[in-house]
Amino acid sequence: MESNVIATAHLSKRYGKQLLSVDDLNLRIRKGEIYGFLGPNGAGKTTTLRMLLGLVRPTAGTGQIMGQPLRGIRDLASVGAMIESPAFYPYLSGWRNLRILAHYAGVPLSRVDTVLRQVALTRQASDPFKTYSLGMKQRLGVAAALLKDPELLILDEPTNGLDPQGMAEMRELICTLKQNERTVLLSSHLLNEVEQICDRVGVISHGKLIAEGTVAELRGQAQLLVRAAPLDQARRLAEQAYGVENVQMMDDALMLTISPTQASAIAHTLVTAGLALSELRPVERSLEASFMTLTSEEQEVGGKGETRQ
Ligand SMILES: Nc1ncnc2c1ncn2[C@@H]1O[C@H](COP(=O)(O)OP(=O)(O)OP(=O)(O)O)[C@@H](O)[C@H]1O
Repeated sequence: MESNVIATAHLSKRYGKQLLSVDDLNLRIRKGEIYGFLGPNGAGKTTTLRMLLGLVRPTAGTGQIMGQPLRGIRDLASVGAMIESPAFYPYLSGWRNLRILAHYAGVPLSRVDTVLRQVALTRQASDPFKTYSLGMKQRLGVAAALLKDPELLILDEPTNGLDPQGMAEMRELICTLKQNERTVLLSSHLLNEVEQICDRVGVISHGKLIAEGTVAELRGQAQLLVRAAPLDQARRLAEQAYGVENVQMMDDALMLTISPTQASAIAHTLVTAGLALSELRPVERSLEASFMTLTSEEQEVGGKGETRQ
């Protein structure tokens, strides 16, 4: 519990008479990790981040951020955040904009040059903000969030609207920010993004946390593809060895939900039985496939009027 920089218990938010936008959320973000908060549009990510920062009042539930209760946040000096698109003075330079923010935050003005360097904007520091590309604007937003040299950085969809190169630059930047035990909480609706940079991922759908774990855990067990002839006989043998529920027919191959370490055992079984084995390889599910399964299961359950814990 002590190593959690964020922990929530039954955190919920209802706007007016709408359905719950955030529903019974139990989040644990550990010190020093990059945590990806992943969900489709409207899932409740921004609302959650706003509650964590004390910008929105929870309807129910409790939590703490950097040791402070969400309902009584007094000082978040060790937290930097970029929620939605950051606002800057368009006619002032990036440097001047950050100087103003540093002044109001009571941060030494020398931090401005440091954070501009961190986000690779030193060269464009004196250009007016309005001339910046979207990627540069987002990076300036991250620079602003870094001014206090925070232990915890919260970034809401930092790659939103960026082109592929801008996205790659932002991902690279986020990876460099995880230094000195800094924790990064990042929301995203892009699977390949969290897959590439996050240590752990929480998947939110319709306000509920429907899965949480490392990318590998969320992908689920790897599978083994087996191509052998005659296929029917291979299927029977595989079912006998691993159970019907772990054997699936895929066109002209079998997909076995077993550990790839069992490859030699199944090869031995098939070859000993006189079958012609032409292919045997592990298949990793992409996080995207797992995510689609998770969010569609959630929708189905929601449609039946049941509740999930
Ligand atoms: N201020 C508000 N008043 C009323 N409803 C709101 C408000 N803010 C968010 N909502 C609703 O709460 C739900 C969750 O929205 P939220 O912005 O938290 O989701 P999100 O996962 O961040 O989505 P996106 O990626 O589109 O920003 C949505 O149905 C949204 O319409």
